[in-house]
Amino acid sequence: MKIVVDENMPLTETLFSEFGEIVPLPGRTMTAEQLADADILLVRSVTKVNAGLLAKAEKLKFVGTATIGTDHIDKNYLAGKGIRFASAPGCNKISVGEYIISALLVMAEKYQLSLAGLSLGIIGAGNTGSSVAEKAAEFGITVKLCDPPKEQEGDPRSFVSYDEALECDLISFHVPLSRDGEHATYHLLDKKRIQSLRSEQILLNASRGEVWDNQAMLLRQQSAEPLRLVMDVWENEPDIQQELVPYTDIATPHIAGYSLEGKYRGTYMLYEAFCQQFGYTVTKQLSQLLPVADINRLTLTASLEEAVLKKLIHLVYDVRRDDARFRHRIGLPGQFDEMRKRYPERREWSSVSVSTELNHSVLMKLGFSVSDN
Ligand SMILES: NC(=O)c1ccc[n+]([C@@H]2O[C@H](COP(=O)([O-])OP(=O)(O)OC[C@H]3O[C@@H](n4cnc5c(N)ncnc54)[C@H](O)[C@@H]3O)[C@@H](O)[C@H]2O)c1
Ligand SMILES: O=C(O)[C@H](O)[C@H](O)COP(=O)(O)O
Repeated sequence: MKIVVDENMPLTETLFSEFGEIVPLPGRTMTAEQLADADILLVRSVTKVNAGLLAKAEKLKFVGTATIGTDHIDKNYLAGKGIRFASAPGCNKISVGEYIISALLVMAEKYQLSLAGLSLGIIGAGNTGSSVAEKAAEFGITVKLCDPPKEQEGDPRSFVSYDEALECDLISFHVPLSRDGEHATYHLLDKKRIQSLRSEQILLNASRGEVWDNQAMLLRQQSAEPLRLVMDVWENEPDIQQELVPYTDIATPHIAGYSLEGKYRGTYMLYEAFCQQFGYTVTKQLSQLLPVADINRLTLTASLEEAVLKKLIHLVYDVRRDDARFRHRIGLPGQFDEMRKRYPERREWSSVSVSTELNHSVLMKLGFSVSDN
């Protein structure tokens, strides 16, 4: 079998070589010719999988995307052609949660706020939104969830309207990109809403760039009352509106989900789905594939107030490192994709075992590994 994979996807050789020959290709520039004799196609979010790309792929039987978002895949086309499909729901939700918490801690320091007592509106309470919500609650933040589809489905959690969520001190977007239907999210944050927000509100987007109207956002940022912004995703990646970058507090190149664990889980979930759909036995375990982290053990003696948690969290992952790299390089051609391709190894909080005699339930709820002194 010929297995075409995005060259930036880890573990493909380890997990898929037993099924055939692995052919790594740059995801953004894959062509119909390159897929002509492919049996399996494994992509990331940068490959638009549609009738055009698959025009010559007569043998193709499985497409997998190692991502949560699926807006780059024409699933109806795949179904019509009898090509099986799998994505990786939830694979990087922990990574996105950790990115947002790191960003909130940085913003709190910058604007001299205590997170405890602030309100956080979460727009989209699925995998990533719930991951943020659970972590934020441990900081004493009052979380308000907005998710009309889940509310209509009878999800037992309590929800607020979009307008009420937009009243919160902090507002974080975690919706899929959709252009049609009752709950379409394209420009969900539109010009009118952007103009009506208060300048002290903090907005974060780690979902899809097109969920915010970036042009309208630029106009607001150039006004006398700009908003406080954290942006991981942008309209029209990789050719983003660079003028917006200086008007953000934190800016990164779509890497919120880029923990090593998140990326490994993405490929692993495709391996499991492929085995299940084609009758193979799953013989490899993800836990055995993850390397030990550079810093994997430390001792905590101070009580767990916000400042101490911040030190601990930023020892593992500090979003300012990604922000600095982004600001330094974004003006150079091709750097958006290059920064993603050469992203340094980033580990999740669970990679560190914290030894402490203190009450460690907060640490455990945040996802650290904890051991008694
Ligand atoms: N920046 C990154 O690195 C990164 C990483 C992972 C996911 N993502 C993006 O984030 C999106 C969300 O991921 P997820 O795992 O939480 O997906 P999910 O499907 O688990 O959750 C999305 C939630 O949004 C809700 N929703 C849909 N339309 C809505 C609307 N109009 N208003 C409010 N809620 C609405 C859905 O009901 C669902 O509960 C993905 O689709 C992907 O595009 C980005
Ligand atoms: O949808 C997702 O899972 C994320 O946006 C993902 O992290 C995107 O990364 P990419 O596939 O572009 O490498």
